[in-house]
Amino acid sequence: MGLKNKLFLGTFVHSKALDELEYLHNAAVCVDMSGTIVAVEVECDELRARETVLPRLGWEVAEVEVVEAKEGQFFFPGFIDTHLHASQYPNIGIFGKSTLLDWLNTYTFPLEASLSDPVKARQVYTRVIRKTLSHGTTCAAYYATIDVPSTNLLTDLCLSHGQRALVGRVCMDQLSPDYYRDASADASLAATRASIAHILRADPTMSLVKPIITPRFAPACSLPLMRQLGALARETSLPIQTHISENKSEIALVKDLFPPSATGAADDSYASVYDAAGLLTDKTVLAHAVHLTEAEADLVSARRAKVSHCPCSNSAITSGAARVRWLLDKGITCGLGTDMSGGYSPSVLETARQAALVSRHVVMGANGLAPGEEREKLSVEEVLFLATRGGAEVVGLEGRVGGFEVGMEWDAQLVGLGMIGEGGEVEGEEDEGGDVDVFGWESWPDRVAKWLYNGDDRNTKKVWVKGRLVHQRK
Ligand SMILES: Nc1nc2[nH]cnc2c(=O)[nH]1
Ligand SMILES: [Zn+2]
Repeated sequence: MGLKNKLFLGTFVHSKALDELEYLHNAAVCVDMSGTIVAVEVECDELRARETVLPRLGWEVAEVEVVEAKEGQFFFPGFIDTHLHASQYPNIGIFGKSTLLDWLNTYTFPLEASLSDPVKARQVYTRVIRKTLSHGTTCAAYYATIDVPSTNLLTDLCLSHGQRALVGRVCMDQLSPDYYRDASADASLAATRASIAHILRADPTMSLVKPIITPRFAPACSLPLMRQLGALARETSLPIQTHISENKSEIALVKDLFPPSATGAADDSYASVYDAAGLLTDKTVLAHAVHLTEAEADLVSARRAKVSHCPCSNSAITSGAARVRWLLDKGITCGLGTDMSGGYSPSVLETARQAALVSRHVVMGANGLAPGEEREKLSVEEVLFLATRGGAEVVGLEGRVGGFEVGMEWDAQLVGLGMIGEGGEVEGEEDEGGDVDVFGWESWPDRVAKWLYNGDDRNTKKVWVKGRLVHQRK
């Protein structure tokens, strides 16, 4: 909770639509003590804000905290990472030449299992929260592990560090190593209920942290488990997250494991397996969706399920190139996921950059498809929309975060680029602009493009969630 009313001044950049960023210069945004935006004023310097806006709000001028974006800086909505594994953070960058199924067995399950050690879990979860906040991630949809106490700890740490999160205890009762699986569908359900209960005790209004039902992916879940989790989602109205159609061997495995004769589905597609179990809802976040068929995409669209596009991961473990334009054209809401540690980076900015590049590979004929049309390319504006407003819709927070409008909550980052002075030097401290040199003659769209393609956490100067300052670059 922010303790003071706050006045933010300067340039604000946010998405108005999929292909449109809005630039508000010389603007003022007022954020009340609860972290809610109560006024957005354009053509408003500090004097005008003090003389007209603050009195209108009934705010004591002397008690308002003022935060100003300097020349070359701008406020941008916090990033929303719609899919990542908090428990896999120590493994980022470690994947060799593996693909999904051997990657899980070689790198991932041993690490996740080891986090039942509470000391290790605290170390890893503290670090992943700090790291993602430092990259401007104000909201994360986390997978934890199957272990309830350490999943509860992740919730507690999100609350104490002030990161908005959806936290899911991982459900997996089959085809996983003996040392790392739920004992039965019933045991998986009971453990899931326990982790949900913890979150609801810790944050009863779900103002910051929300539970998310998390069947790992179909191959690791029995049909009874998936059905029980579908029923739990109906009972609680909670969101669901899972993986779908990431890798071709995985898809073949799903066809083998779940024939229509067992599921009662109309066909043996991956999406139909989830649908038959009641897991394909308008609150379901489907990670990857690389190889969906036309009929599956239509089903996902009809159920209004969402997609988390994970381009870093899909390239790193050679899963394929997801066709985001095609998904968007079908009316499917998409956001971005780092998918750590399938993905190698904690940064949503990096993920947005990779989303732009992967869309160009789709145009060039990746994924065994004929070269696509130019319009498959995602623009700077579009990938930044996916990173903010799109992500907000994916995790059910549309209208609450992802933009700067009255009534929304102040989840934001202050971005600073390196302004080159007269002598050709970056003004300010050594790493002021990171790798982004701005000469001053660039248009604002060009500055934002430079940030997307060259920026990193050195450009993320301050980060707020719900009005609370949760990261400040030293
Ligand atoms: N990328 C990714 N895909 C999965 N499918 C099942 N589990 C995982 C996981 O941990 N990461
Ligand atoms: Zn994943």
